[in-house]
Order: sequence, then C-alpha cells, then structure tokens
Amino acid sequence: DQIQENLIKPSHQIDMDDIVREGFPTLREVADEVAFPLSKEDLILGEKMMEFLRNSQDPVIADKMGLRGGVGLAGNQLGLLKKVIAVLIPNEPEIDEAGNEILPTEPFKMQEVLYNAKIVSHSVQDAALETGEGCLSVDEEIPGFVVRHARVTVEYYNKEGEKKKIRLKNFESMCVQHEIDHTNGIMFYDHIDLKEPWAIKDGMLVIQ
Ligand SMILES: OCN(O)CCCc1ccccc1
Ligand code: NI
Repeated sequence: DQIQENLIKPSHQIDMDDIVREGFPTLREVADEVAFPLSKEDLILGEKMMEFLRNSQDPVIADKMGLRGGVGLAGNQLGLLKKVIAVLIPNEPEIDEAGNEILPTEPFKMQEVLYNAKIVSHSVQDAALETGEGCLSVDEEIPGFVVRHARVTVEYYNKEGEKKKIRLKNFESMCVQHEIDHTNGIMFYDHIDLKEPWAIKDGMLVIQ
C-alpha cells in the first residue's frame, strides 16, 4: 500500500496532512484484521501512530508541527483499512494544597498499540463524556453527549502478538470505544441524539 509505504519511511513523522477528514472513504469503511506474526510494516505503523500521539501531546512539538492534541488514532484516519489503533492517555498531575503540580509517577494511564481490537462484552449502563467528543478527522465541533457503553471488555493483540483482554471504564473506556469505532467506519457523532444532544436517558453516566 503506497500510503503506508510513505507513512513508515524512517524519516517520516505523521502529521495533520496524513490524517484524512470527513468525506474520505476509509472513515466509513470496516478495516481488515492484521495478520500475525506482524509484518515489519505493521509494527512500524503502530510505532509511528504512537509517536504522533506523543508529539501531539507535547506543547513545543505540537506547536512546531501544527498538531491537534490527540489521545488516540486509528488506521482508518490514515487512509488505511487495517485494524490498528494507538491510545495514549496521560495521567493528570496532582495539585498539592499549596497549588503546586505534583507530576504523577506514571506519566500515562494507558499507552498501547492495539491490533485487531474488539469489544467482547459491555455494561448495560451507558456513559458519555460531559464535554462531548471531538475527532482529528472532523474539523468542526459537533456538540452533544456521545452515548457509549459505560464499561467494556476489549480483546486485542499487542505488538508482541500476545492476546490481551482488558476491562475499561471512565475516560479510557470512551477513548478506546472511539478508536474501535473508527476501525468499523463509525464516527463519534453517530452516537449523538441530534434532536436532544444533551439529554441524559436511562441511567446514563456522565463522565467528567
Ligand atoms: O480517533 C482519534 N481522534 O480523532 C482523536 C480524539 C479521540 C477522542 C477520544 C475520546 C474522547 C474524545 C476524543
Ligand atoms: Ni477520532
């Protein structure tokens, strides 16, 4: 795939020009599972996606490269129909009584490239982020609760080819569902009730 060839060149760093926007076909297509053992190309792709997320969360680099901050990225957003997602969720620094920032021991709550991720079970209860969601592939704001499963069990393969099963809740749950959706051609606003975008129904949890 020529797109992937360009993305994984040693000198290439993924930036906003590599991220397709609404209307690009792959955003509405189901991606294919990747084969194991992973090809070098698929391994490097995952690393480049994670590098993008790190760069996007670094104020100096993000400013220099013109990156929007992101906590996740999916292959479909790079024009690739491969079930590869990267997730990088920072831990919030604590603030002490004097108002000083205490950097967390672990910088990240989640830092993982997930191959062939799928939801294998989920809570009956729904949840949504209080502030709604955005997307690097959507240049306009679309307000409203993005109604998702509150808690999910996700099976995936890591870059070593090990099968993993994780249970997620809160922000991590929303983020991973956002990314897995991308690999199935689903956009965050598909989950907004556009008639009552801020309605809280059936015991839905609102996540701060
Ligand atoms: O698909 C990645 N994405 O476009 C970047 C932002 C992902 C995101 C995840 C959870 C809540 C809001 C936004
Ligand atoms: Ni997105």
